[in-house]
Amino acid sequence: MIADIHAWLDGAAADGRLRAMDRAFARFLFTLDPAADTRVLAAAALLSRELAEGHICVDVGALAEQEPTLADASTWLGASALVARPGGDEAAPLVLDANLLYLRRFWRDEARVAAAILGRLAPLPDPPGLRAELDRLFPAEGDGVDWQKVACAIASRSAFAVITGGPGTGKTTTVVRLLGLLQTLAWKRGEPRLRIRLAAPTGKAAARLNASIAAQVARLDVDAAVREGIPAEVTTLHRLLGSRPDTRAFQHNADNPLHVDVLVIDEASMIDLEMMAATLDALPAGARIVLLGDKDQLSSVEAGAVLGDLCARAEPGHYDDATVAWLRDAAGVDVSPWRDATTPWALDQRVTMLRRSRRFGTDSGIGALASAINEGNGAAVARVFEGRFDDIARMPATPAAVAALAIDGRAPAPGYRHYLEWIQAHRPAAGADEDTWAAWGRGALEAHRRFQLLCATKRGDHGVDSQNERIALALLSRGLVRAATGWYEGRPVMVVRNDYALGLMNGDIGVTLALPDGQGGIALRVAFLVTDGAGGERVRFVAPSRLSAVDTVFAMTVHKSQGSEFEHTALALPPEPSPVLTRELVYTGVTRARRHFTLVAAPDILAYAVARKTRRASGLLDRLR
Ligand SMILES: Nc1ncnc2c1ncn2[C@@H]1O[C@H](COP(=O)(O)OP(=O)(O)OP(=O)(O)O)[C@@H](O)[C@H]1O
Repeated sequence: MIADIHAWLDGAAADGRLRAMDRAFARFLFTLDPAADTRVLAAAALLSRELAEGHICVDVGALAEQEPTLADASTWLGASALVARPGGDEAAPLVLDANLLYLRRFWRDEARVAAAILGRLAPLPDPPGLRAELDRLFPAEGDGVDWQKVACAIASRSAFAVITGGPGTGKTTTVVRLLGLLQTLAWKRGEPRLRIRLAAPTGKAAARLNASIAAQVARLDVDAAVREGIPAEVTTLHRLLGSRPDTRAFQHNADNPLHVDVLVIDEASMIDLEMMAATLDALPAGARIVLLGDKDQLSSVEAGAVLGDLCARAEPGHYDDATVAWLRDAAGVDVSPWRDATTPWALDQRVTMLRRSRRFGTDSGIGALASAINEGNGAAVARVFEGRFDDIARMPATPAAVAALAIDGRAPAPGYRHYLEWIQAHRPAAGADEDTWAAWGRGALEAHRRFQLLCATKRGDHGVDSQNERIALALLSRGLVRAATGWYEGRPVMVVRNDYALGLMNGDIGVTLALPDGQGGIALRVAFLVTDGAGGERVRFVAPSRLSAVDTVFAMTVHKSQGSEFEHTALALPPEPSPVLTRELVYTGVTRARRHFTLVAAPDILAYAVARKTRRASGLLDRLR
């Protein structure tokens, strides 16, 4: 027993085991039930703390590791009026499901997600003509399994599918062909055109998919009528569901479902549990959903690791005999090496992992590095840097070295000097027309995208804020910018809050440019690329005074970089071990690089991070078993 819960909470808050919020939550439960077992209140506070780390629940068996008096938790939690079993008192704020303790909201979200997925796993009848269409869309190329074809076949077969793969493994290519396939089969059956929607969790990710989808659809080998049925426009999930100010609820929900037959969501690793529950709720009963993403990337900022959970068994495949036989017939592909004769799950039959990167071949250090990181092998990671690759490099993490890299890059990989000099060199003449200024803005945005410095954290001496300050001052001292604070030409910014009035989304990046103000003078404007509604993008100039929530992004956190790629990416890690340094963080940082990657970190810190694979507690996988 804990004799005085208030003293215990104060002590745990004082020594950093709890946040003020966790203590407040336990106190709130105490007001609901002043006679509550003090251990239940302590467990609730610890649960609240775990949720802040992204976990969905806590394993009650582990509570005693944090506080010895919390042993045998199932017994006293089960006896508390504050805790219900599934199906029990719906007013109880906590739920104990098997050995997992949840906040009711998370328990409900997890149960909704699991039920919606389970309800969509049954195989659909084979459409006539499937094999011929698959063979046409995926012409044979070399030996080995064509995983893109497998993914497409599997996704055509059920109302729920997951396609995971690292950078450049063809997730976009596959899904465009899948949509072509589904639309073609519907058309051949004389059915109405499928209503397809494409979405991504952030504006940045949506914009990137937008650009790549449009190009892929144009190249797709299908009938023109079919091609017209594949949308090029990608929206954010918030927009799709209809977010409303001041409420977590969306316009579209189970009572007002989306008008959609097929929903494709890219960058699904960024979707938290609550968003996934809302999305699945809003999906009409007969509609299909396809999730695309890289299972090894960082999980969502909010609680949950839905894609990671769904793909926990993707690597070995776990295909059952029926799937192996069906894929042989329906797609002409043999996946028997990935067969599981003993414990295949229904979910496994709907998950495909794309295994061949078309972007990073065997001569790519970025590809080799990403693989070694995923294997969690610190020695192999170190060897990759010592090897023969010239697309990757490592350098010591001194502040001066970071600033020098950020400005000058390392030949031939560019730094910010390239972008700032591009702006000066290509500035249109004073009387140039609007299109010319817009083209300059677009060029500046493209030049800016050639390099990005990533950091593990926002705060601290090695975090984004400090690096931004240092880089701006270093640029000023070299005469590449005219100021290092406030607004100045060359300042790159990231929108940190959706602004529907301006059409700018959290994560959008703009660059500050000096434009004619129309009265003979000069005014600073921030150039953004915004979607033009027809699958393309156009430049929009926004006055700095209208941008209420932006950060400078000479440096950005790895979290914020998800969904973006840069020609040269540098990742700067702090010199001391820290809980944020994880395998997923390093992998996500490395895979933001398209052509060059530079690591700014001590070897032991890299090994430390790579050894730390995160696992967010959740009961989702058990529910899908
Ligand atoms: N089956 C294929 N045949 C030929 N080229 C392909 C094939 N699949 C993918 N590619 C090419 O490989 C590159 C990467 O493909 P794609 O963009 O589809 O991958 P992705 O997994 O979506 O990448 P990202 O990591 O950017 O999300 C593209 O240039 C694409 O055209």
